[in-house]
Amino acid sequence: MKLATKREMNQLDQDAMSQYGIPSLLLMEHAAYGVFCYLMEEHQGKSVTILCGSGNNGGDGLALARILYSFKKVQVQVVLLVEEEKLSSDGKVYYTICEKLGIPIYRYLEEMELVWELIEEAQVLVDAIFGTGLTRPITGSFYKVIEKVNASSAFKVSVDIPSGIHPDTADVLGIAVEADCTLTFQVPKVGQFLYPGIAHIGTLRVVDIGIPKELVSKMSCMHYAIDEDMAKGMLPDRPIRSNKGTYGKVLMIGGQVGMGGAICLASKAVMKVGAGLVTIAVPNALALLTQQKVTEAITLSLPERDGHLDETAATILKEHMMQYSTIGIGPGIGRSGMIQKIMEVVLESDKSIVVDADGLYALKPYLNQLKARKAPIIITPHPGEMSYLSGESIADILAHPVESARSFSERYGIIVVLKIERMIVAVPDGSIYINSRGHSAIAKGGAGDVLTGFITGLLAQNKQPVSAALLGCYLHADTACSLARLKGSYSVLPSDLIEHVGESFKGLENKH
Ligand SMILES: NC(=O)C1=CN([C@@H]2O[C@H](COP(=O)(O)OP(=O)(O)OC[C@H]3O[C@@H](n4cnc5c(N)ncnc54)[C@H](O)[C@@H]3O)[C@@H](O)[C@H]2O)[C@@H](O)CC1
Ligand SMILES: [K+]
Repeated sequence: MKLATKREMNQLDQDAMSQYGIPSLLLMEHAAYGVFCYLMEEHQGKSVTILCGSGNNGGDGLALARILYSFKKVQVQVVLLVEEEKLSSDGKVYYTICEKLGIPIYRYLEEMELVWELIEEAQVLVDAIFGTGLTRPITGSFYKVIEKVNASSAFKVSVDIPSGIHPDTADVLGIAVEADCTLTFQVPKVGQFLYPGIAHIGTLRVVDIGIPKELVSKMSCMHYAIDEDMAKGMLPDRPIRSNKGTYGKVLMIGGQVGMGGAICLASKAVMKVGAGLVTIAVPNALALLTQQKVTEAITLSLPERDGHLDETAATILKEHMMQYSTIGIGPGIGRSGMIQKIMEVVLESDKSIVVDADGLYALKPYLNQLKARKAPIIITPHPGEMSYLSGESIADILAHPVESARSFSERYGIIVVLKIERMIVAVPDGSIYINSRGHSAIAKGGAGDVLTGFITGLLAQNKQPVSAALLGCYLHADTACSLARLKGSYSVLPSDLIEHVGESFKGLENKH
């Protein structure tokens, strides 16, 4: 699903007006009608208090007041937070109509005490204070109003975006409405899919305001939500006339003594998403464990020193490498200096590669060579690993995860899967994909290894590495959400994701 920035959304509105002659007033009317339909569906019989700011978001609120009053005789009142002269030109049109209809309009600047009471006692509060036009931190009277709104027990509906949330970055500018439901217009905004914005949105609904479909599909954008529709389109083919060789030969390299679980989890996950053949390359001491834990895989037992893969393992791997289509490297591999030699051999190959965990530490010295490599590389760092790779602080990465992943991906020409609450996939052409789901149930050691396995297994079957990364993220989060619904938020294990990913796959197959 496409996600719009403020600039892209403004352009879309402009194109609808200039290319199709659709007046802005008509778009506003449709926007208000969409909110009206929602209120009739979910909150019929309740009185509605609409808080209006000066821009077109406030105009939407005034248009809504007219519809509620004229069509359903709903008890509706408007709270105007600015002087009427400051309203946008479309807002003024609806203001005049509301006034002539006799809809109660309270002016915050003149009747502050009364407005506090209205907010406190409201059944449904509609937040039409600021939309995508918010340009600076909220202060003064607007701040006080939003504080009161958040303290009210009313059901809160935000028009387009909760007032105070930046539509592009999801930052809270000073303060933001904590909505129970947000009705966004035509295309969801990037800031509705990132933290801290997400925490203010409540349920998100998209309202069609009549911008022609052709314009929406032509709209150029750089941000997308990873959702069910997208995942459906990325399922690898599984023709009847096929064999295990059809679905890729994967080499998984990892493990050190005391950390054998990670590579087993990752390798099992590779098979569970449909890869044809898996070989697990581990230090000798782990060979028996991997054979017992991942029955379907082949084990390649390699020389070790002090519990880690020895650098002589690199020569053996080099001899074996030709047989495989895809390599996953990193889970549990450790940070011994010897791993760098193995990484060098892996990078010299012409295979598609997924690098995770400690593998990322071994990758760092080779970053500048990655752009020259023909076969794709996907890395799956968490913020700590990203910080080691990029030199940015973890706090900066968490504050600007999209920019952090995007700049790293562009700089080194690799696909970055940044593991935060809602995973972000950055592609070297600058595109950003944000997972539309995520669950704290799998905030546990091992969940990252499973993701690496999912992505590597899909990469072995998919021609498109971006699709493998996106589908891997979707399956991981979708399975986690389904399991959390069944088992609650505490007891889901990363290995449960492997066990149950088939259900998520099946859900996609059925709708294919
Ligand atoms: N044709 C269009 O462009 C459409 C726009 N629509 C609505 O219009 C909204 C965007 O409208 P606008 O661009 O007018 O922007 P807003 O309605 O979000 O508000 C902008 C106004 O708020 C002021 N402002 C910004 N930050 C402030 C702050 N921190 N403190 C005090 N004042 C501040 C600005 O100076 C400006 O007057 C959308 O979110 C949507 O709700 C819809 O009606 C659909 C059609
Ligand atoms: K709003």
